Amino acid sequence: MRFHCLPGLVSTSSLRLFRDSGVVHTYSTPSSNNLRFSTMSTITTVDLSPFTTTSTDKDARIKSAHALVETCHSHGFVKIKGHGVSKQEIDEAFIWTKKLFDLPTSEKMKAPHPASNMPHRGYSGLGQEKVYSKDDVSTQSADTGKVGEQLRKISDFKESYEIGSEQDDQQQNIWLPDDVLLDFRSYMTSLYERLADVSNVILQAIGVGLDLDEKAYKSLMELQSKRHCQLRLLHYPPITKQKLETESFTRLPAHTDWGSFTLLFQDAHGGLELLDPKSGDFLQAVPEEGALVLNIGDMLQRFTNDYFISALHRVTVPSLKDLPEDSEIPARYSIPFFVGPAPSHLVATLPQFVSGGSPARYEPVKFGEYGALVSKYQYQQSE
Ligand SMILES: O=C(O)CCC(=O)C(=O)O
Ligand SMILES: [Fe+2]
Repeated sequence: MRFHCLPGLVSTSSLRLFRDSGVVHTYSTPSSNNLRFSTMSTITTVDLSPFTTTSTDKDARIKSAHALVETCHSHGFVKIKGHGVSKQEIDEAFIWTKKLFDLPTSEKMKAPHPASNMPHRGYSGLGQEKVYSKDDVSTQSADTGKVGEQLRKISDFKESYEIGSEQDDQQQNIWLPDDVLLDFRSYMTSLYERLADVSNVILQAIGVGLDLDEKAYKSLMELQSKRHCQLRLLHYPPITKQKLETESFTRLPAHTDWGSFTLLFQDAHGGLELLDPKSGDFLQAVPEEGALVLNIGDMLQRFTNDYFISALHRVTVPSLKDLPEDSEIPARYSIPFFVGPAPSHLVATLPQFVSGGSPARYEPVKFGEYGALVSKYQYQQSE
């Protein structure tokens, strides 16, 4: 079991997990598989088309929902096809993402993410945001007390742009002026709405798969507030072998997401790996055309009293020995969509997941307070 507690109260087994994954640019990934498009997959794929087409086949829906829940229970993550987002829509989202990151930095900085972690909106340049695991904070603070500084000794080699709902009452979007990238705002607003709808259907499927009664189903559905999700555009620039040899950085260190669950679209270059709690190995999320990766977040873990485990995941680069001299790791783009409840929502474990053999492990927690605590050091000036 991992992460039963907020930062600062960490179990020994979870510390071990982070230390195992903490060697940053020497993560070993088998051969150069993760640089090529491949249909090979080590992660179970579930087809949700019975939920996203006009099919009225009840048995097919139940089968698909059970497969979804069973896979999330066993691994904490799953690949999904038949989710309803077409290849054309996915391609378009990546075209916009690339258009954004292709802009000169001075233009992107016209929508700057603030120096602190709230609002978590707008553009963050290379190394500005630092992702970390809860265990890392605990280890660092025990060492020095200078958490933010320590975390930044190895920076994340990525740039990102965060977008929320236009109806979010807590955090306002930070948009580029229209003359910098015409129609970016309207396109991203519609993509946000589209992914909020898709994730709502996925949550419904989870409810069906868990065989919840009406009251429990209602509580589950509250783990998504359509006004409080987050769309994130990510660009990991190319890295030369020489740079890898001489500098310390990572693409994205191992961490869990603190919402209910995350949907992730990635390009063909790979690098995303998720920890399989059964084997203790990181599995590569080999890119598969049209498929998305769902990973469980901390809120669903707490809601289900560990029936679903929040997946530890990271984005790696190939190990140096696999790279020819003078080579370059190509750029990577990804688009996560984080699903979560309203910040004021109190997330409590569903009674049906608590029994004599499985006692309650979590205190109820307000989502907004939890998020503020675990994201405290993401931006340098938060300390
Ligand atoms: O880029 C990826 O594949 C993963 C992104 C991610 O895990 C995150 O932004 O939390
Ligand atoms: Fe993540």
